[in-house]
Amino acid sequence: MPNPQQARPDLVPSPTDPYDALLLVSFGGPEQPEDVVPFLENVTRGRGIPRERLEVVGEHYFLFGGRSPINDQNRVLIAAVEKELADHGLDVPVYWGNRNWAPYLADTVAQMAADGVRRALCLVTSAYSSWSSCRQYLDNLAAATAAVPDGLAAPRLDKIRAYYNHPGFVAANVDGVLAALADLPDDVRDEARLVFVTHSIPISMSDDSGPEGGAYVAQHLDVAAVVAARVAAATGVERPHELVYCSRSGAPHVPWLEPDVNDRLEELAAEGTAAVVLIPVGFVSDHMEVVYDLDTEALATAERLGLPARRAASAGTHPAFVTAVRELVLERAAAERGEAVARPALGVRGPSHDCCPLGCCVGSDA
Ligand SMILES: CC1=C(CCC(=O)O)c2cc3nc(cc4[nH]c(cc5[nH]c(cc1n2)c(C)c5CCC(=O)O)c(CCC(=O)O)c4C)C(CCC(=O)O)=C3C
Ligand SMILES: [Fe+2]
Repeated sequence: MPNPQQARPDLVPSPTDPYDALLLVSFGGPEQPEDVVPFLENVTRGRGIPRERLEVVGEHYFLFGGRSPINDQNRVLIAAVEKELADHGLDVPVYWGNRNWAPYLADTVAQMAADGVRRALCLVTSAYSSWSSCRQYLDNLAAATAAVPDGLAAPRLDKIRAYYNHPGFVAANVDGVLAALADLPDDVRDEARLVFVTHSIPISMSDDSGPEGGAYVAQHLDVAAVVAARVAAATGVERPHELVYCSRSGAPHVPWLEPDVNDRLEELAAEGTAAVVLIPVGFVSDHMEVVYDLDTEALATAERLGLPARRAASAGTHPAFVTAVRELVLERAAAERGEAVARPALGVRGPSHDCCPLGCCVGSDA
């Protein structure tokens, strides 16, 4: 076999080959009050979300000036990842496209095609498996690729594996919990319960998540156990932990994952719990669900109940998470080159697959 590197001595092989770009894929959010209603229409098109729910969620955005934190979170993540790549001599441009708001994926992928990108690796700002958090993004990427204007070659887009159990994502969450614990009053710190929080989804969607089903909840329970164990090791105190949910949507008759964080706080207060740390492990950065559902609503619930509570930081741009992004890029690139690679993963489930098999995360009923 002719080796193209030998034929072209000027071409230095790069550890990011065969990729020539990284694409950050996210949900998108409104940036000003006029954006809120059209954004919500984009999110809920064809999803059967009752009008009353949309009005309630719209108010959450208006409470924050009609601006979601998510886009700015992505801007700082991109800057941090660009610096991380450059600091390691990795020369790949980072693009950004969203499902529900500008910059839209279709526009970004068309730009990538115009720039001559042939193959890009995609980092989705969701670490878990389910239709909403994985398969729907794959569908969005396929649609964006299909919409590339005639005359341009669409780039091939590969998605980085679900990374909830990557050591860097775990380390960032552990640090968040340790800082939140340190911020609790001394007399309740050791008694604090660790309450991990993620986005509720319909139970049917949860049951259908991952290749064998049930992955969404199982992944969260796995990472919660790892984070709790590391926090115990770091503090010398074993604290009970559990998983609860926020941001239930959909029609009232459709069952979604429970308990809701607020309902659970009521129970915990009634049981005489001394304190809680709310850990937004289901969110990669401070999305509206974090700043509204947790910081505004759940912390107010805790306050009303007289239950000392702190919210742990999400991974955001924690250096361990930014490093993890670089490692995930290099891991996948090496795998695509056919090299044997280590796939670091904590917990009991092992590393997630690179390519979702048919039938993975198919259930999308809302
Ligand atoms: C699993 C999951 C994630 C995590 C994975 C990921 O990150 O993608 C996520 C993220 C997000 N969800 C977000 C916002 C919304 N989600 C909605 C509705 C829904 N979410 C669902 C699930 C998820 N959602 C589902 C099953 C629905 C019902 C409609 C449907 O079946 O598709 C609605 C409609 C109104 C409402 O009903 O709440 C809004 C406004 C934002 C932006 C926040 C910001 O602005 O910072 C983000 C990051
Ligand atoms: Fe959502």
